[in-house]
Amino acid sequence: MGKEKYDKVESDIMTHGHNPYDIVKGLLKESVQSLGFHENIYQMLKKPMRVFEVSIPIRMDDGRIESFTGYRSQHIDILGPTKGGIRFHPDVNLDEVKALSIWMSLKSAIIDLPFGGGKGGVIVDPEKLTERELELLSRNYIKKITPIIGPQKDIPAPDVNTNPKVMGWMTDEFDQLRGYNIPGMLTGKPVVLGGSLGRLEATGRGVVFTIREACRVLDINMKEATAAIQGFGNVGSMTAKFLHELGVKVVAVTDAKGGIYKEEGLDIPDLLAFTNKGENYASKYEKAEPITNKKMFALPVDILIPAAVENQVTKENAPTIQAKILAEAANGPTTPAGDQILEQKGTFVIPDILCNAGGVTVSYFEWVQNNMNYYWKVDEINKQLEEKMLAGFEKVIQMRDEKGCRMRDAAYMVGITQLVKAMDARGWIGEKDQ
Ligand SMILES: NC(=O)C1=CN([C@@H]2O[C@H](COP(=O)(O)OP(=O)(O)OC[C@H]3O[C@@H](n4cnc5c(N)ncnc54)[C@H](O)[C@@H]3O)[C@@H](O)[C@H]2O)C=CC1
Ligand SMILES: O=C(O)CCC(=O)C(=O)O
Repeated sequence: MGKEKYDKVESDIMTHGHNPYDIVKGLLKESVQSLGFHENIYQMLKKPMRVFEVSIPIRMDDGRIESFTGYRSQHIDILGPTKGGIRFHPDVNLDEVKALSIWMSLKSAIIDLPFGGGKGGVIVDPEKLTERELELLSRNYIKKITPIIGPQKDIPAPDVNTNPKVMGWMTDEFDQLRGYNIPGMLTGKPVVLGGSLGRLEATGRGVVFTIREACRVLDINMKEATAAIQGFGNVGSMTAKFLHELGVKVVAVTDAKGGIYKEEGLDIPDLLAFTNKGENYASKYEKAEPITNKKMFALPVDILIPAAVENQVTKENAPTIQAKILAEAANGPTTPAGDQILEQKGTFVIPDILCNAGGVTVSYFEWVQNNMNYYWKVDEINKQLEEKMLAGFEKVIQMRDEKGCRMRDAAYMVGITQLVKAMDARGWIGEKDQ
């Protein structure tokens, strides 16, 4: 394909596409150009260095054998071992996993972590599995990807529909295969197995640090601010908790089944106690009115937080968004067309690769503690998380001001610049590429 045609295809994708891999490639290409680097840099970054597809046959409780498909994508390992979560979801696909691994590389580079990007996923609806089937799937997935993972190679962690319990099974499987305990092979583990204090809360805590900084930039008083959150899993619920602690009125939360709304603000500690009792879905909480995801996006709030899955802010609902800040707690929640509309409206977007970087940051601390076999107090972890998140935010704001660009482009440029420095130091590229 000629270069002109190729550019046209990518520009069409940027306007209309919903494929996360196409979207991330388009954004990488634009940022490489804005930095004045040669297209060679884009060629170096656009494809994961390794993708692995596995079949995972499981004996189901009814005696049938069902064969699940799993993936692991490793984007680039020039800054350190690749690192990133494992997702269990029916919509998992190879392009999504590839995109998620590229976002991990950029995220770690912005926060200055010694990691590259990785991501894994299994095509499955975990709600349809029994506990025994879920455990078998978790163990067999890790067994299948064992040849390409390890504490100095690629370090998995939780993502959508995986949690410390799943990480515990996976850790055990890996330890049994190797014949000794290797806690640094995976993060987000139960604390008793070498998990870090503060990891469960880390992504939401980091999201709220970036929201606090955005409020400072926009001169918004958090004690008078309102927020709405899409997704009430690990990230959404912890974001709600920390916003509430800072005095922000969280008026709505939604999940895959629906949502709840209260104009005076939800009682977040009570809602968390309700969901912690084993009620997975915040939408079952009866002390608030029901609300749809669609209506939640259009609420007159100051801060809107997509904390669920990709492609939620689109050209259809972006025009209805009234929030001053869109904090992307989820990975890839905004389509390029949605993004363009937000830009025209002047919405302050905290891009995913900055906003949700708190998770991998505390995963890094977990890995460091595992490697030292010495464990820190939670205050130390939270303090270092705050420092890293603020430094990342500051770098992105500086790039935005220097280039006069959107926060998203600035975040990509900060990440790419760090990766280019490493490629240069390794002799992979020369002066003419930069
Ligand atoms: N867990 C972590 O440490 C990190 C997670 N993330 C990202 O944050 C997002 C959420 O992840 P987790 O909270 O870990 O997952 P989770 O599985 O704990 O929760 C996901 C939540 O999203 C809801 N949801 C799913 N599809 C939805 C839809 N179409 N509409 C409304 N709600 C929907 C679910 O009902 C659930 O409440 C994902 O994009 C993930 O990649 C990013 C950084 C780290
Ligand atoms: O904790 C980690 O290593 C990765 C978290 C993750 O998957 C993400 O940031 O999207």
